[in-house]
Amino acid sequence: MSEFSEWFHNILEEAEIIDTRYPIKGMHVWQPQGFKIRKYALSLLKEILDEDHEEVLFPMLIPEDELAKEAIHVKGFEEEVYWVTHGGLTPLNKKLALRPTSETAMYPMFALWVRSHTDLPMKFYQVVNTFRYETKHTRPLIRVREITTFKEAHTIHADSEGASQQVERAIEIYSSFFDQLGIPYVVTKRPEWDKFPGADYTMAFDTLLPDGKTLQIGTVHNLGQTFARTFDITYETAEGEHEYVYQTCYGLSDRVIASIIGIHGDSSGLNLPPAVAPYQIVIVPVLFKKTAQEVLDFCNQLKDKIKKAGLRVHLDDRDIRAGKKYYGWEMRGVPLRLEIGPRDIENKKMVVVRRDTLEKEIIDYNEETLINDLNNILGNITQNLKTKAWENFQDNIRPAETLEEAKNIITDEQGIVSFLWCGDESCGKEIEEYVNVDILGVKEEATEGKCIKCGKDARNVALLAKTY
Ligand SMILES: Nc1ncnc2c1ncn2[C@@H]1O[C@H](COS(=O)(=O)NC(=O)[C@@H](N)CS)[C@@H](O)[C@H]1O
Ligand SMILES: [Mg+2]
Ligand SMILES: [Zn+2]
Repeated sequence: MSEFSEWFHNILEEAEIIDTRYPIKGMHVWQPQGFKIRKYALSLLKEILDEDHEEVLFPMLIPEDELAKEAIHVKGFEEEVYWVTHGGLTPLNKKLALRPTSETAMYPMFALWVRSHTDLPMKFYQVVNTFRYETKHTRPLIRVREITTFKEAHTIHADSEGASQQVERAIEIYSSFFDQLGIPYVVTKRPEWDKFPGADYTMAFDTLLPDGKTLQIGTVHNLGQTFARTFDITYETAEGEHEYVYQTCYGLSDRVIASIIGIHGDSSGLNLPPAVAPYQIVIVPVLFKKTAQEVLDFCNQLKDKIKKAGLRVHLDDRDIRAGKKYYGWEMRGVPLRLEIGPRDIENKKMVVVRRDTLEKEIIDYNEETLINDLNNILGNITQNLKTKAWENFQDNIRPAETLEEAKNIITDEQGIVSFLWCGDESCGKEIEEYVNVDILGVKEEATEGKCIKCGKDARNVALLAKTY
């Protein structure tokens, strides 16, 4: 959809997800519908993290000298940091940064918290707003200046194996989270020149939006001992020695909500996985003069029964045309609509309309199996949304044997191109130059074949794409 950007902005407004009229560029207001989707998505994520992470909350402001301690890190962020310079009318003697991410807020405290090897590993996360003065084109939920839903995890380990195992664990956590949302992704190791400032290496999750551009929806960084040395985070070993710790951090943001909306959405509007839908079921009674009260009574009982079963259900008994109701709930992406008229009650039938396929189906209304039947359909919708998204994603990963081919794929189809690469930075830069898009990173080792650019033995299978 070349007009994806217009579709995206329209649906954010029409479905009342966020209000972009707030008078600061790149900072927006979560409206009730959007806030609920965000809340349900976060509860899925927290359920996974709370297995073996502790949730914490650090101050938003970071003293200038702490931020500056890690030279590479601060270099990477110096153009993006917002500063607080005054307390009221009084100039502060020390500028305070609004956290762009929280390494330099947390790690001075980690130096105080970590004492012995028995304290390790430590795994923390927080869900906070962070601030980045993005100079590239800002876009709601995709590239914002206040990242309102920044989940950042920070872990501390006694040795490098611990850290590298945690990187793998974080990749599992993100995969499971995105799988529950039906968001497809590819994981690559970012090139040296595009890793997180201060990290040894960065693993990134990229998905694909309908306009053929990839979106980085999560990153996992192995920080090695770099920050430990800078912030003097050491622990006493069993032998009484002092060792620097090894660390990882991994983050995701509002981009997850952008992906749910952009990937599952269609020309009728939002198309929400039941797990994050503010309403999972909407009941629309078919009202005629004579039988209206009987139908309403039946629908109210039905709503109570569904609600008691823990599903988020709404009875739309407004006195407006049914068609207007259907349009509105489809636009808001409600996964399942039940249409109940006097004859359905008589025949013990129920009309169900799935949002994912927009198909109408008449099913038996069976008191005993009703909740089970509804949950089965909702489960089916979840699975169908995920399958369709993955099929479309995989259809848009194309191999290129030559640079020319790579360039043509990007020009004609966009999407993701896979190619053989020697892994040399200079060669990689020339490839980006020629195809005029970014190398996402390395997907896997290559066992044979020649580099697409220089003809040397290929070391890995790499991906490139036009990115947000
Ligand atoms: N301006 C932005 N708007 C929305 N999301 C963003 C923005 N900048 C980064 N993100 C998201 O935030 C994730 C984590 O950001 S990051 O810089 O890669 N990594 C960190 O900040 C590390 N401290 C891990 S928590 C990115 O993968 C990306 O999905
Ligand atoms: Mg950035
Ligand atoms: Zn090469």
